[in-house]
Amino acid sequence: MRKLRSRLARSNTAFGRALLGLLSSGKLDEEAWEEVEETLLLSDLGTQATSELMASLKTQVKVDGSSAEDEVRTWLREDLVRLVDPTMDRRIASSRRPTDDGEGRPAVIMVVGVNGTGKTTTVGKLARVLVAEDRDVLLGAADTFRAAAADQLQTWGARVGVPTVRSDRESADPAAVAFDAVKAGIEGEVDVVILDTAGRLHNKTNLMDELGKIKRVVEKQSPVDEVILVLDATTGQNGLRQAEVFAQEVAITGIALTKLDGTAKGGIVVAVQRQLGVPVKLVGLGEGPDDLAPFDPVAFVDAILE
Ligand SMILES: Nc1nc2c(ncn2[C@@H]2O[C@H](COP(=O)(O)OP(=O)(O)OP(=O)(O)O)[C@@H](O)[C@H]2O)c(=O)[nH]1
Repeated sequence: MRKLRSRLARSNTAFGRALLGLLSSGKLDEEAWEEVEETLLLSDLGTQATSELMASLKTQVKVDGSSAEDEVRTWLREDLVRLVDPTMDRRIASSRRPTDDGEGRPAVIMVVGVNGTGKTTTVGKLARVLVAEDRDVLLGAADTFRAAAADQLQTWGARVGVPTVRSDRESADPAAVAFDAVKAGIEGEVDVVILDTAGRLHNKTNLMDELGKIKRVVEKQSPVDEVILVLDATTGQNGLRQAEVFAQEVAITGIALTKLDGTAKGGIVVAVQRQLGVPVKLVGLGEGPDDLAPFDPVAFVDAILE
């Protein structure tokens, strides 16, 4: 998690430092509390979590009466860790699943999200993480809307050393490509199949219908174990609205929050987890192939308060 710390240091520590500075300034009058609240809201923590945190901090100040920076850091750390919720299960289904016939089958991960959020990049980086853990991975290019998308995925596959199932026909049926990819994964006895999907179609209804269809068609052969929603951390409320639309159509099991290296709005982790009731499982910390990390809530909070 050293990477998480050093990458977040650029942006989110500014938020942590501002909070620590305000809370340990020794004069917590009404104006100072307003500033604390504003800082929390600006981090995209959301109104509900902000009110909870404010109430808890005010109680601490009343009870403790102290505002030495070290003490403030201790309470703030406790409160933030509780909000980010280390009790959520953040494991990703990525090893073979048992079947009734004893043969077993690959885990199937569907990756969804609006175009430009970093979906294809996240699929590539996730494949790399899993290959490093000795998993046999296969990619499926079910984004057939944009011609270059399959090429981009295949390039990632080649870089990571895993096969990509794709169609050479433009506008091929994405559900058919997903079906073929899972079939190849079953036949090849791989550990995990990761399906990249389109983020843009002629309209939102088409896109959502398509995701539902891909899932239904894949499930004729194998359950889909994970649906990971990729969200761009820099998009704030807009990102949260996108998350809601996706969650209405497919049951999201985890969130990959990308571009956390480019924002001081780390509070969105809390807001999106609360909104969808599922954990952030992965964070994107840059454009490089190694810049995807499993999300560790305690390391995340420690990085903010460093
Ligand atoms: N800084 C930063 N950039 C990222 C991160 N993840 C992805 N990107 C960049 O975001 C841009 C979009 O990424 P893509 O993977 O093409 O996005 P997509 O969602 O698949 O988009 P479409 O293929 O158009 O649907 C690329 O330039 C990526 O390098 C991240 O964690 N941090």
